[in-house]
Amino acid sequence: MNCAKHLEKLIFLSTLPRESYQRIYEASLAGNVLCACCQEPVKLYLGLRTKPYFYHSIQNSDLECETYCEKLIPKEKGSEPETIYEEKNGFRIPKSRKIDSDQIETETNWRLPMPSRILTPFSPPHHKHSAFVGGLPLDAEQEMAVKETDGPLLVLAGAGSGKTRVLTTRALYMIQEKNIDPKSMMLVTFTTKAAREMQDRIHLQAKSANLPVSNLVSGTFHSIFYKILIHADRERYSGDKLLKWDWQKEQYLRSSCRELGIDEKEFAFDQAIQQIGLWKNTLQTPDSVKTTDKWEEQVLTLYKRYEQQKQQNKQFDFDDMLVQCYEMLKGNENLLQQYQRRFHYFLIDEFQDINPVQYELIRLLSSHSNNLCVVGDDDQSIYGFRGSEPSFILNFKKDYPTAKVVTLSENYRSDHTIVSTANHVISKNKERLSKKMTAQYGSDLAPLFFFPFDEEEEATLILNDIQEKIRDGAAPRDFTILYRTHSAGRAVLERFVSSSIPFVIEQGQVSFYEKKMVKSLLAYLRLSVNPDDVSAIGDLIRALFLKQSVLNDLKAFSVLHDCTLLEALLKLQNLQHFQLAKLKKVVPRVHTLQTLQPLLAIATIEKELGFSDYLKKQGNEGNTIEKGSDDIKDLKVMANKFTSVREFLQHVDHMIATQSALRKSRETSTEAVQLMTIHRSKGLEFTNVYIIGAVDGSLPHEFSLDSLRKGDPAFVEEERRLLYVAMTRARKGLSISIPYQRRGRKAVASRFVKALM
Ligand SMILES: Nc1ncnc2c1ncn2[C@@H]1O[C@H](COP(=O)(O)OP(=O)(O)OP(=O)(O)O)[C@@H](O)[C@H]1O
Repeated sequence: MNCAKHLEKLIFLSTLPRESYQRIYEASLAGNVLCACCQEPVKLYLGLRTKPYFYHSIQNSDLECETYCEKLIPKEKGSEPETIYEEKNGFRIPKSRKIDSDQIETETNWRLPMPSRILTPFSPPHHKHSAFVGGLPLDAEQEMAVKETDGPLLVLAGAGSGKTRVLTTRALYMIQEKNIDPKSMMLVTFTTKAAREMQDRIHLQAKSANLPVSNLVSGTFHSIFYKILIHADRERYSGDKLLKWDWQKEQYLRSSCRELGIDEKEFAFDQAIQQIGLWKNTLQTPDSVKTTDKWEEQVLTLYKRYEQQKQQNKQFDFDDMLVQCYEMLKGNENLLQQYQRRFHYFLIDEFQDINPVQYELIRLLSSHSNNLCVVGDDDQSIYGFRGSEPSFILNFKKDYPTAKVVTLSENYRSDHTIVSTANHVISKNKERLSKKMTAQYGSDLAPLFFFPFDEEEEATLILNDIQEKIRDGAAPRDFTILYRTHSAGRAVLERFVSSSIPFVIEQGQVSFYEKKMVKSLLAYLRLSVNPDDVSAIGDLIRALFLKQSVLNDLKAFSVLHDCTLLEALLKLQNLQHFQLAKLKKVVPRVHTLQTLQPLLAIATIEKELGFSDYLKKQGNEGNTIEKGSDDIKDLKVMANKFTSVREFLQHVDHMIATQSALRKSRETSTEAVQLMTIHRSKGLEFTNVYIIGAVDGSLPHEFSLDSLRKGDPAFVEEERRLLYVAMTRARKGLSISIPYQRRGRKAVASRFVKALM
């Protein structure tokens, strides 16, 4: 049915503004949308299979009601609008068109999903596979990569080409066929997860071949090189001296800021920590860094002080595990030789993501034996922002002229339609080693583009699509949703929290509502509802540029003057003139916020109460992937769904509680839908993948477009690789979402996929 009743009014899908679909959908879930004919509750179908329509959720009287609705519909879209004629010189000519909002074709009209356009025909491959050590079959190229054990070797492994299988089989082959002592082999991976997976697979394969592998050294760069440091100086590198958390680093930087007269309140510490890490991983000492702007100059001063403080307190951080190990080996010939005698064979996974300190460490250790096998895919290099350099893989042949190169181009993971679409996307990158993946099987199921109105509707469409597929027999574990940044996954997460579908989300990140800027803004709203909210007043103090120490004064004044914590702000003494003036403006206004619609209340906080200024003063926002100002835009998208501040805050609190419970539960169910960032999905594979937010500004991320405008295409190329990584995670189903709006503004389809539609 195309019409229904909501709040006593008839609504027609042909005239319903596109932005209202989500609202009507939610109202229909709550039972507040009725059939125009029988007055029973109806629901709005919002999914990917067909156009939206109303349907009866209980009884099955759709046909009769549908006929009734048909008669009510004023005019369907697509039919000719009414034309008004006038007489001129004896002729009857059209005068004007009657402008009915339902007859204006806007881009916001419902658009059915469409399959990817560029597809090459599929021709089934004819490979001979031979079973190898550990029993897993290998194709000819994989076999070559396994058997080339001596000398430098670059294995260029396209996505899904069996890189892990090659690495594990190669290790076992070396032990069994070449009698190489497992103790002399070092197998390095990038993440703990990959290390664990590698170890599990090796043990599994080794078990069936009855091979001893317990002495094989395998792990992440950090775990392996930290062990070397501990071995050299157990006391100096004991665990209690490790600066584990960013807040510990921030404390050091803050104290230096105070000493150096840098305004703490306006300094972006998280970015400074990231910048220092980047310098360290690219082996730039405080004396060798060349700064490019004032902000970097400040960070460099802090970097110097940070290193001094750490040294004075005999501490070290994660980056030191590699930097100091490198310095130690480089400065101690005996020790270096000792390790060179121990390790003869090096296998490095994900070589495209190696950074300078890691590269130099491996180069140093392997220079003696020259048996360095690196495996990677330049098209999957996605950690440039953390200092990794795809140039190491691109230039491997230059650094190791005798190196052999084996290219694994058979993709065993994905359907042909996914492979050919991904090939097309990545082929537009300029900085890459030319290669093309070939799929092993084909189907008619092309990758799908779909067009939600905004982030909220995007989440609804995905959830409903998954629900339908589960009803058709799929399991929750068959689905994964990938997003560019954590905040881009907010709406999807919220939709899953309110659904009964089991899901897991990568652990460890700060919840959206606990992000600094979001928390500060919410503090205004919280205080408008409860002017004695202690935690909110703490957050507000920061946003008003007052010292945290005034919190105690406020508590005392509120008792003394028998007033709320919020009102106590007006009793503060020894304030500057401008501070007092500001408080006089802010305090009474905060009281009134709860009477406004949440979206309007947020706009008032931003503009009238000076929050936008506070945001701007938070330092150099330009470097960040997740900016505070973007978080506020996301908050507004969500706030738009609510009509009262109280209701909005209740939702926020519910989300905070659920997400904190999720984090604590640490459950990693294998029977659940997975939600994760694209970065986190690297190396994994899933049956069906949804990629959300494929619009310019999100994927490619805005910061990369900024760099492009300044003439540097490198980051946009990295963003394209990110999309490529995301696409190639899918085995069978790939759905890419192109919302019409993002963060409340019109968006355009990602430049990476435009040609495919
Ligand atoms: N020769 C082969 N025959 C059949 N299946 C294979 C073969 N080699 C690999 N596979 C399968 O292909 C899939 C992809 O393999 P794997 O995960 O090792 O790829 P990868 O190269 O590490 O991928 P990516 O780099 O995209 O993460 C796995 O399911 C694996 O079991």
